[in-house]
Amino acid sequence: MVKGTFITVEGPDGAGKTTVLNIIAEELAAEGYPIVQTREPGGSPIAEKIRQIVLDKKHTEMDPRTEALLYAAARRQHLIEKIIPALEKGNIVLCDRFIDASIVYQGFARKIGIDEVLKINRFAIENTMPDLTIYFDIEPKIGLERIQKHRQGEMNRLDLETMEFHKMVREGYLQLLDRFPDRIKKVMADRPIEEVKTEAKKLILSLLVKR
Ligand SMILES: Nc1ncnc2c1ncn2[C@@H]1O[C@H](COP(=O)(O)OP(=O)(O)O)[C@@H](O)[C@H]1O
Ligand SMILES: Cc1cn([C@H]2C[C@H](O)[C@@H](COP(=O)(O)OP(=O)(O)O)O2)c(=O)[nH]c1=O
Repeated sequence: MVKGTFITVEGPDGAGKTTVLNIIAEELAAEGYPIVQTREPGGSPIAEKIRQIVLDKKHTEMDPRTEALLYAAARRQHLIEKIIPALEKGNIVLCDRFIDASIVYQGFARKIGIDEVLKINRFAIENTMPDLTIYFDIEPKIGLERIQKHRQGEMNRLDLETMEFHKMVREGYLQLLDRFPDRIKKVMADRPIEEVKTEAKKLILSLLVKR
């Protein structure tokens, strides 16, 4: 029996997911909650290697289905090595992106088809779904401007996508929100970090008191 709580954050690039998740993880840990923070693609040694392949900007010839399979493979390995063991120990797992990112980026924006991508992901995750998903909503233009303004590292392959692609990503997430209103909760991410954090943390705490 899985005793822990599985929470994911999703949204367009530059929405502030990583920034806010870092603060929430630190605060909750200081308040005594057993927190395991992780991210996709990656989060375990094998999955991090797959991340390097899939996000390498030299890999412009990568086929969309190859890309979808690689994300699903990384997800499977991360789940088995890190997420499930942490949940079995009763931890609260906070994960930056999960299955919804594949449905939206590969299924919708890359146009493979939502149901096709769901199928390979069901194979990958069997039935471990998040208890709560916090969707950080932002116009892609603002998210991308944030990334450009603060950029220190290299561009990755997805940073090279067109604005049209990033608009499809947001549209895909909004459709998922309609489809899974019980699991996915929206936070308006175009606000100061402190406000976004407070609202996201409230959603997490209200789930934790119910369990
Ligand atoms: N609410 C916010 N307002 C302004 N800048 C932000 C906000 N949240 C994050 N940022 C900045 O935007 C950039 C992208 O944030 P990040 O957390 O990496 O986004 P994501 O993980 O969603 O791609 C970072 O440089 C971060 O400091
Ligand atoms: C997990 C996942 C990520 N991605 C993309 C979304 C991001 O652009 C990229 C991850 O890069 P990353 O630098 O981690 O971006 P972010 O901080 O915005 O999460 O991979 C997919 O296309 N499919 C997936 O299943």
